[in-house]
Amino acid sequence: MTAAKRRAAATNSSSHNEQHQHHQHHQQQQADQSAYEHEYQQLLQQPQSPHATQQYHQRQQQHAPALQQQQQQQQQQTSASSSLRDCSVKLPLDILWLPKSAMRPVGADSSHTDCILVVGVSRPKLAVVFLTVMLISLFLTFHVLYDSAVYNIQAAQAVHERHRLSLAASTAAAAAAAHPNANHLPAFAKPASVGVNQPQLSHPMVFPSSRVHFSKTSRRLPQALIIGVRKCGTRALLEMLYLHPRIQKAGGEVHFFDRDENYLKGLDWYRKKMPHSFRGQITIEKSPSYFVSPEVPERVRAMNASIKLLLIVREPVTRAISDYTQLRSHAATAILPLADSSPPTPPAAAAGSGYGPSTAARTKLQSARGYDNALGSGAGGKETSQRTQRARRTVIGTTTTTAATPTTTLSAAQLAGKSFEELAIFPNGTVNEAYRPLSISMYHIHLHRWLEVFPREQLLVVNGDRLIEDPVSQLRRIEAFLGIEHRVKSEHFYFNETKGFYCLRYDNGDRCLRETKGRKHPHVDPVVVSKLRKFFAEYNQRFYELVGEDLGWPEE
Ligand SMILES: Nc1ncnc2c1ncn2[C@@H]1O[C@H](COP(=O)(O)OS(=O)(=O)O)[C@@H](OP(=O)(O)O)[C@H]1O
Repeated sequence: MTAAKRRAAATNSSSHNEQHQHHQHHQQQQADQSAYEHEYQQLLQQPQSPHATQQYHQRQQQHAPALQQQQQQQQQQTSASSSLRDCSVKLPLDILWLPKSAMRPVGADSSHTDCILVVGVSRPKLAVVFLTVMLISLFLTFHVLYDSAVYNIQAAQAVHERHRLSLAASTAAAAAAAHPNANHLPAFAKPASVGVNQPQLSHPMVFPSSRVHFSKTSRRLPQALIIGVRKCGTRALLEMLYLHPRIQKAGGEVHFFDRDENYLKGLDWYRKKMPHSFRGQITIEKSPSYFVSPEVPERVRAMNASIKLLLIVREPVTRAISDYTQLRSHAATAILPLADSSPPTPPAAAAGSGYGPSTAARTKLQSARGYDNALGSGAGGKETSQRTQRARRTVIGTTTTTAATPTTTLSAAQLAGKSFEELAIFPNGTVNEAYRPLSISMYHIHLHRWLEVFPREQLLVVNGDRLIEDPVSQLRRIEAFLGIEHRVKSEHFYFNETKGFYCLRYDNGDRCLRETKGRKHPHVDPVVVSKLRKFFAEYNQRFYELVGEDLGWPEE
C-alpha cells in the first residue's frame, strides 16, 4: 500500500469513526431520553414513593445538560432550515400529483387515468407577467419567421420575373433582327399578331438592379403629378405608367390642391391618400382640375418645389367636345331622381360659363360621377356618393349667364338637351369664350400661370392624341423625363377592336379603361368645328411658344 493510500485509508477510517461515534452518541441520547421518559411515566403511576421521586430528581439533574444541548441542536436545525427556505425561489405554479381516487370520475375515459396533475397558481400577477412575456416572445418569433418567408417568396418571384423579361426582350430583339423592314410598323401589335404566344407579363417587379433589395414601404407624398388636362387621357396615362415597376399611383383623384376643404386638412391628410411605396419608387397622383385652378401651382410648390409635372393635352376642339359629351352624360343621369325636390340656387352662383351649372357645381357633378376614376377603385367611394347627392341637388335650377341669354336658368333637363353647337356658339355667330369646355382648352392661359411658378424643365407636355395611337413612344419620353429606365413596352398592350383603344395586359388578365373613357362623341356641325379651330389657332400658337414645340393641331 502506498503512503498516499494509507493516508487516505486513515482519513476515511477516522471520519468513519467520527460518524460512528456521533451515531452511538445519538443512540445513547435517544436511549437515555426514552428511559427517562419511561421512568417519569412510572413515577406518575406511583406518586406515593418518596425514594423514587428523589431518584427521579437526581437523574433529572444528571440529564439536564444533555437535554439542553439536544434542544439547542434542534433549534439550530430549525433556524437553518427556515433560513434556507427564505432564500429559495418560489415559483408561482404549484404542481401536485394526486391519486385518481382524489377525483370523482368524470366520464367513461376517466377510468384509464391513474394520476391527475393539478396545477394551481399561487401568484396570479407574476403568472400573468410570465405568460405575457412568453406570448410576446412567441409572437416575435413567428413574425420574424413570416417576414423571412415572404422575403424569400418575393425574391424568388423577382428573379423569375427578371428572367422572363429578359427572355421576352431577347425574343423581341431576335424578331426585329429577322424582319428589319418591320420598323415602320406601329410599335403596338394588333390582337392578331400579339397572339396567345406572347409572354404574359405580370406587373413588373420593383428591382431594377440585379441586387434584390426589399426595403420597408411607406406612404410618400407624390414626386410627380399629372396636372391635366381633363379629357385628354389623364387616366390612361396614369394606368399606363403604373405598368412600370418604379411607379406607384394614387387610386382616385385626391383633389388636394384645388379644393380648399381638402387643402386645409394638411399634408398629412394628403400623404395618407397616397399608396404604399418602396424607396426608389415614384408616387404619382392625378387630378386634372389642378391645371385650371389658379391657386394650385403655388400650393404645389409649397409642398415640393422640385416636383415633376406631367401635362397631357389633346387637340383643343376635340377635347372640348369630349368634355361636353361627359357633362351631358352626367346631366342626363342627374335629372331624374331629384328633379322635383331641389330648391333653386341664387343667381350669384352663376359662373358666366354659358353652360349651365356654376363652376363649383359642375366640378362637384363631374367628380361625383367618378369619371376621373375610370379604372381605379380608388379611396373614398362613400365620399363620392355623398358628393353625388350634393351635386345633384346643386345642379338643378342653377342660374347661368350667356351673352345671348343674359340670365338663363338651365335645368339639368335643359342642360342635357342643349347641343354643343348651341352652347359653344352664340346665335350671333361669335364663339362663347366663357363656355367652360372651351375656356379649359385655352391651354396657354393656364400654362402661363404654372410657368410663373415652375421652371419649364420641370414640366413635360404629353401629346394625348399620340398616346391614343402609340402609347409606347409617349411613355418612353415620360420614362426619360422621370429618370427611370425604359420598361413599359409594346407587349404590355393589345389593341381592343371593340373599344377602339389599346388596353393593358397584365399577368392576371387584360384590362381596358371603363366605358366612361372613349364615349361616342355626338355629331358636331363641321362648320362649327372649323370655326372653333380657327378661333383656337392663335391660342395654340401661344401654347406652342410656351412649350417650345409645335403640336400640329389643325387650324380649320
Ligand atoms: N387607352 C385608352 N383607353 C380609353 N381612353 C383613352 C385611352 N387613351 C386615351 N384615352 C382617352 O382618354 C380620354 C379621357 O380622358 P381623361 O382620362 O383625362 O378623362 S377625365 O378628365 O379623367 O375624365 C378619352 O376621351 P373620350 O374619347 O373623349 O372619351 C379617351 O379618348
